[in-house]
Amino acid sequence: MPAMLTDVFRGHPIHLPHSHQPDFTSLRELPDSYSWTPKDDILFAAAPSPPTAVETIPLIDLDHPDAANQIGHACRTWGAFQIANHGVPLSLLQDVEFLTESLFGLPVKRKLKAARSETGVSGYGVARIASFFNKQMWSEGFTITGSPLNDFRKLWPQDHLNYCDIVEEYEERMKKLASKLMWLALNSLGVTEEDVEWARLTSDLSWAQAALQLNHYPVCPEPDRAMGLAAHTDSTLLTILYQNNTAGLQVFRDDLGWITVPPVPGSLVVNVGDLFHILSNGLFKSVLHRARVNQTRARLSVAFLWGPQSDIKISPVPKLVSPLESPLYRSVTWREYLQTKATHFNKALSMIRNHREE
Ligand SMILES: C=C1C[C@]23C[C@H]1CC[C@H]2[C@@]12CCC[C@@](C)(C(=O)O1)[C@H]2[C@@H]3C(=O)O
Ligand SMILES: O=C(O)CCC(=O)C(=O)O
Ligand SMILES: [Fe+2]
Repeated sequence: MPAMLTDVFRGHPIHLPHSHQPDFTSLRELPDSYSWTPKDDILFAAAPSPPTAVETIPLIDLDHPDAANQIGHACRTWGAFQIANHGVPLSLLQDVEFLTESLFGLPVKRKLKAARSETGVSGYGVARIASFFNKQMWSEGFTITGSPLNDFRKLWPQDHLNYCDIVEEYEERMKKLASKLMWLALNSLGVTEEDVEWARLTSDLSWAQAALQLNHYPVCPEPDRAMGLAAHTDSTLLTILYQNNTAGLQVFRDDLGWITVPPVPGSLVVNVGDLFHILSNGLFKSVLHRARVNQTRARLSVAFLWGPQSDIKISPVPKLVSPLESPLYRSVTWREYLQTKATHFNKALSMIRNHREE
């Protein structure tokens, strides 16, 4: 039995007030506990981009002969890009959106039957990073890892099997897409399968695993003061994100501030996560991102958070480390990294950084 994500937080309980979640629909005013200021998140007010900002992450056509280089370039500059012609059927994206919409549309009492436990990964609740902030986020989430059967049975006593099929098919497609993207990006650096033995593309991909995070951002009475999902990087190799046709995702660039990622129907957003940053010896940027909310339309997103089996040691590819220097990071498993992140949040990367002798 391969090491699974399901038990990574066993020794790292979080205490979050799931059951105090307000009924978002009934609020006319933003409660103080949901009102963010720069002191709650230092980047809260950093240079918000106008909605029509000329620059945003590139949209890459996977059928383009130069796709690998474009992906490599996007990973080095933005740490994010969108993809078209990715091969995932539109009908499957619609099915997943429909599933997400019906899940969050269930009565709160029903959703709480599948509440995430304090030491668990799967289930309904606020995002795990909520414990690092004083203010609450204007969103609800549902995390799936391993089979969704048990949780889905609680949510939909009648037709959970249909929903399980959708998740299974989506994860299957995403898994293949994610490994293809990872290898396009690595190939652009001259890295081949001999350089990263554990991640062979030719195998059945059983070295990988994933979690699916469904997010719902309800309509918000005062969106400028609220935060849908606070700024974070993903602890993954790559994350593939589907967003419905409502803008809200923003990525951070040191030189530009927060940049909105406009929804492009049928396309998917790809984020470089912390593990890919480590593997690439810092060449690829794990992108800081967040989700804002709005006053007129509810927003949905589905993140496929993808990484290696929990006990595989990830370290910078030797080819990417210059001969006179030591690797930027020491080796770390996904399990160790998630546990470090669960305690130290945005300090996690620097904690596994090798300190160079000057
Ligand atoms: C496999 C993962 C990745 C997790 C933890 C665990 C399960 C849930 C993921 C998320 C999903 C929402 C944002 C995030 C920041 C969060 O709070 O929970 C993610 C986190 C991470 O990327 O660190
Ligand atoms: O909703 C979004 O656009 C972002 C979601 C996200 O960052 C996540 O689930 O990790
Ligand atoms: Fe994220």
